[in-house]
Formats: sequence, structure tokens, C-alpha cells
Amino acid sequence: MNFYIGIDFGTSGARLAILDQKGDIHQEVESRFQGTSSPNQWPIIWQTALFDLIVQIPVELRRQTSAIAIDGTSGTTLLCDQQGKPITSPLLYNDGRGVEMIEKIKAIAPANHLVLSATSSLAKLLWWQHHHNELNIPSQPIYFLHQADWLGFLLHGKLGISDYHNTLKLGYDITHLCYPSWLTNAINHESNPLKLQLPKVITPGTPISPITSEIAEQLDLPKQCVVCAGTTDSIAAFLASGATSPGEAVTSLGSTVVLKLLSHTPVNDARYGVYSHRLGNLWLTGGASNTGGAVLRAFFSDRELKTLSQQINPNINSPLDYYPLLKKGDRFPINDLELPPRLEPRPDNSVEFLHGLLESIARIEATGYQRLQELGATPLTHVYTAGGGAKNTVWTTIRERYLKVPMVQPRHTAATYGVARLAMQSLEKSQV
Ligand SMILES: Nc1ncnc2c1ncn2[C@@H]1O[C@H](COP(=O)(O)OP(=O)(O)O)[C@@H](O)[C@H]1O
Ligand SMILES: O=C(CO)[C@H](O)[C@H](O)COP(=O)(O)O
Repeated sequence: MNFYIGIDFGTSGARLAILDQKGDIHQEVESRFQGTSSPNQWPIIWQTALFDLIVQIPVELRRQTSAIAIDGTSGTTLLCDQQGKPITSPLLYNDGRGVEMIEKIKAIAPANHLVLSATSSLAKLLWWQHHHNELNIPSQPIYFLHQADWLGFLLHGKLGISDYHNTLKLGYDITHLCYPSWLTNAINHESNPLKLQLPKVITPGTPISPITSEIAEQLDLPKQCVVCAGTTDSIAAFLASGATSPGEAVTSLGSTVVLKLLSHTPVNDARYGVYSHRLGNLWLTGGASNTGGAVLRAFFSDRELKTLSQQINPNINSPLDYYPLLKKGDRFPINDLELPPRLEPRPDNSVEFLHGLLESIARIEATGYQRLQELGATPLTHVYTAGGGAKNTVWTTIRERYLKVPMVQPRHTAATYGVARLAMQSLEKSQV
């Protein structure tokens, strides 16, 4: 039997699912990140999680694995040397220090382009370029990669390959499938001290190469096991859901809230943090907000979220109007780095407080879908939910009141399933 491994690197942890060719899940494993006070530890934390997850699969399944694909948090980036060794701390998806580079981006990119965001991959690349001296970044050729690209490289050993989902926020042109000249001219300009190598971009899921022989031996995987190009965490969750028709959407309620509405037409507007990914001949319109489960986790344990939610009457409006954020700044539906968290007034009663939080996040979600449709996306017909918040049925009922469309239980809520299917389908296609 052939097996397919999907690995999802989210904000709070990494997970793996192994499927057979019928799509049945044989094993799921999880590794929670303990966090780190030292950002340069992230690559080793990710690498350790990657290998730990794979070795937890029973060896008889591992030895029949045909393909692996990995998704990562979109916009989490690294600089590596020619051996693929990280030479700086990664910049995580929500790292906003690229705000310094916005004027520069305005000068080179088309007006209102999605890279005009403090957290875009391009803002991070330019920030590294600008600060290379104090960061001691050497001037020899350096590879710019995303989290999923680098983790894939650890398995297949081919440096400098990405996919057009992860490179969207770098400015890759997904209509013409090339880097636009405004981007390459700016990066390769002779005045630039850094020789940055942009990744070669391929279709998400495309088989890249079999795993290296060292990895085959170390992880007890077959030598012919292929590593496929990855995708982003929320696209993997979309792929898992079973949503296929324009008008269907998936909200990922993880540490953050990410909306993906399948549409005939793309919509893009940097003012609201709205952008569109390419998905076959359709478009995944959407945006990502910093509100979400990470804020809930700051006040409640997962157990409390479960028990307190059961005491909420989801059919009654909460009078509390919050904008739940851990720190100032949101990306979507309000793209404003200075947006302050609003978490007051805080009632003494925890059930009322949680009700206010869940309802306020639901309002932000509804505003997000409204914005996408106002900008021309296919009208919303159904919403599927993925991520840790998907199991909260009380929240689903609250959200349905605001979204005013049927909420559908996805076939699968885990991004791991979506990315494993991506590997399976792409490998099958490549063998026809
Ligand atoms: N019962 C619940 N209701 C709402 N949110 C929940 C519940 N249980 C867990 N969560 C949230 O789910 C989040 C984790 O989801 P997950 O999809 O694993 O996130 P990520 O991949 O972004 O790290 C946590 O931040 C937590 O607050
Ligand atoms: O917030 C995130 C982290 O979990 C998402 O990865 C993200 O920003 C969504 O991006 P994309 O639309 O490119 O998948």
C-alpha cells in the first residue's frame, strides 16, 4: 500500500497525518512548541519537531510512504547560507518590524499591492537587506526561504525551491507565474550589498525530489519517497475541508483567524489586508487577522474554553464589544499596525467575558467576509471551519448569527490532511 504524509507547521505546534491512497487517516501525531525566548532557536525547534513527528509513525507505515508535503505559517521567512544553514533568526509571520520598509516598498511596487504590509515576506527581505551590517549578514550568495521551503529542504536537500502560495507575499506574480521585474530589479540592483537568491517557484504539491539517502536511513523512510512542494497552513486547512465550489469558504480558527473564500475572481486591496491565492483556475480570496485563539489562550485554558462555552447561550447577543488582540496591530479586515486591542470592560463573570470575546471575533470574521464580497469576490454561500476553534459548537452558532449563511461541518478540519492530499494528488498526476 502507498502512504502519504502531510505535516502542518502552525503557530503553536506542528502536526502530522499519514493517509493511504483512499484518503483514510492511519495515524495523527502532534508536537507542541514550548516557545523560546531566543528567536534564533526557532529553526532547531522546527527541525526537531519535523523529525520527531516522522519517527512517531509506526515503522511499517513509514516504510511504505510514497510522498511527503509540508505547510507552514504564511510569511514566516529565513535567510540561509549555501548549505541551507540559517544565518539569522527567522522572522515569524506576524513580525511587523518591516514597517520601516513600507516607504521603500511603495516606491518599487504597484499601488495597493499586497506586499504593502509590514508583515509581508518582501518587507522582511528588505528589512534584512537594510540591517545586514548590524546583523553581520555575509555578502556571499544567500537564500531567502519560507518556513515550509526550508523544512522541505531538510528532507530533499535541494536548496532554493518554493511554491506560489508561500511566495505570494513576496510579490511573486501568480497570474503570469514569474517574479515581476519591479521586484527582481529592486533585489538584484547593483547597489545592494546582499546577494539574495530568490527561490525558484513551482506549483504547490509538485514533486521536487526523493528524500536524501541520509534522511531515508535516519528516519527509516523508503529512498524513493518523494518530497512535494508545500503550501501555507490556512490553504492546507482549506484543502482539507472538502470545499470546492465558488462561494464556499473556510475560516481557520487557530491562533489567528484566517478567511478563505473560493471565488471566480481574485480580489486584492492592501488597505484592508485582502489578497487572493491561486487555486487551479479559481481564486482563494481572503485575509488573516491577528485576533483569534491566541487571545483566548491568554485568558483561558483549552479546558476552560470548553466548559465555559457550554454555559453560553449562543442565541443571545453579548453587550460587550471588543477587538481582541494580544498586542496592538491587525492585518485584516483592518490593516493597521497601530490598531489597539480593545478588551474592556471586563466583567467579573468568566462566562460573560468569554461570550464577549467569541462574539467580537465572530463580528471581525463577518466584517472580513463582507469586505471580500464588497471588493467583488463570489458571494458567500457556506462556511466551513478549521483549526482549534472548530470544535466549539457554541461559537459556531454565534458565528452563524453574524455570517447569515449555513455553517458546514468539514470532512476534515486538519491542515495535515489537506497537505497530505495535496502530495497524493500531485504525485498521482505526475505519474499519469
Ligand atoms: N474549545 C475551544 N474554543 C475556542 N477555541 C479553542 C478551543 N480549544 C482550543 N481553542 C483555540 O485553538 C487554538 C489552537 O488551534 P490550532 O489550530 O492548533 O492553532 P495554530 O495552528 O494556529 O497554532 C488555541 O489558540 C486555542 O485558544
Ligand atoms: O496567520 C497566519 C498564521 O497562522 C496565516 O498563516 C496567514 O497569515 C495566512 O496566510 P495565507 O493566506 O498566505 O495562507
